Amino acid sequence: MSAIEFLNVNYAYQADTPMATLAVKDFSLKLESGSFTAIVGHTGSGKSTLMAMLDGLLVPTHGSLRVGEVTIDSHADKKTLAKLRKGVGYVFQFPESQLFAETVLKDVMFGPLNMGVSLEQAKEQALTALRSLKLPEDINDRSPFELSGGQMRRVAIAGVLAMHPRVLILDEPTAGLDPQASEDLLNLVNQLHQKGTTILMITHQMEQAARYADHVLVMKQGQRTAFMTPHELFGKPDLLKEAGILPPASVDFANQLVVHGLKLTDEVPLTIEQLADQLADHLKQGGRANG
Ligand SMILES: Nc1ncnc2c1ncn2[C@@H]1O[C@H](COP(=O)(O)OP(=O)(O)OP(=O)(O)O)[C@@H](O)[C@H]1O
Repeated sequence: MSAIEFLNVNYAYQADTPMATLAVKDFSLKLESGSFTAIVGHTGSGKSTLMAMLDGLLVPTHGSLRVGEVTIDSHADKKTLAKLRKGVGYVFQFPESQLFAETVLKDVMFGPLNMGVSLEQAKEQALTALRSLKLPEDINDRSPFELSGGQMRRVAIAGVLAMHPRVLILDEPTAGLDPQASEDLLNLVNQLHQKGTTILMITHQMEQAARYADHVLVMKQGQRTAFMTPHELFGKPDLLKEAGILPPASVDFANQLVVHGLKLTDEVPLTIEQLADQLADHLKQGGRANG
C-alpha cells in the first residue's frame, strides 16, 4: 500500500466567503512508502498548503488524504488529526524560530513527551536525535538561544526527529545555512530516507532535487503539472520553463556542450559531480567533439 494518498483534494482559504482563495485544486497523487519527493514550483503555487494538510494543520475543503492508516477529510475530528500528526514530522521553514524551552534537551524532549512517552524514554529519544545531528553533548543544558544559527536549526530539527516520524516534511531546510551545514543536513535527511522514512522536501534548488529525490512534484496554481524522476523532468525544458524552474547548473552546462557538438553520454548528468566525472572520462579517452 502507498504511504500517502491524496484523492481529489481541494483547499480554499476563507472558503464560502467572497475572499475565498482556492490554493489546492483537485489534487490526486500516491507516494510510495520510503520514497523521497522534492516539491518545486513558483511562490504561491500551493506547496505549503498541500504539506500543511499532510500534517493535519489544515483539512481539505473537499476530497480526502490518507497517511498510513489515517484518512482525513473535511469532517476529520481532533482525535483523527492527532493520530495523523503522530506519524508525520514537519520541519518548517526557519524552524529555529519555534524553539521555546529553557534548555536544548527540554526543547527536544517536548515532542516525545507530548506524544505520551515516559520521561526516561523521551530523554533517550531526544539524546539520540541530538547525537544524529552531530550536536556536542555539552550544549544540552544550555539555552537554545545562546547557540549559533546553524546549531539552533539542528536543535529544532532534532525536536522533530525525536518523535520518530514515518513521514518527514521539510520546507526549504537549508535556507540560510552555509554550504557545509547544508551538505551535512541533506546527508542526514538522505540517511533517514535510506532507513525507510518517507521524505517530502520543498526546495527551490534543483541541484538538491537532482541529487536526493527519486521523484519531483511540480506545482503550479494549486495543481500538479508533473510528477516524475529528476532525469525525466530535466530532459523536458518546456515543462521546466512553464513552471518557472531553472534546471541544475550541470544540466544547463551539459545542454550547452551538446549544442556545441560535444556529446557526453546519452544520460544528461544531474549533478556537477556527475558532469565532472563524465568530462574527465571523455578527456581521458582523448575525445573532443563526437556528437
Ligand atoms: N492564510 C492564508 N490566507 C489566504 N490565502 C492564503 C493563505 N496562505 C496562503 N494563501 C494563498 O494560497 C495560495 C498558495 O499558497 P502557498 O503558501 O501554499 O504557496 P507556496 O507554493 O507554498 O508558496 P511559497 O513558495 O511562497 O511558500 C497563494 O495564492 C497564497 O496567496
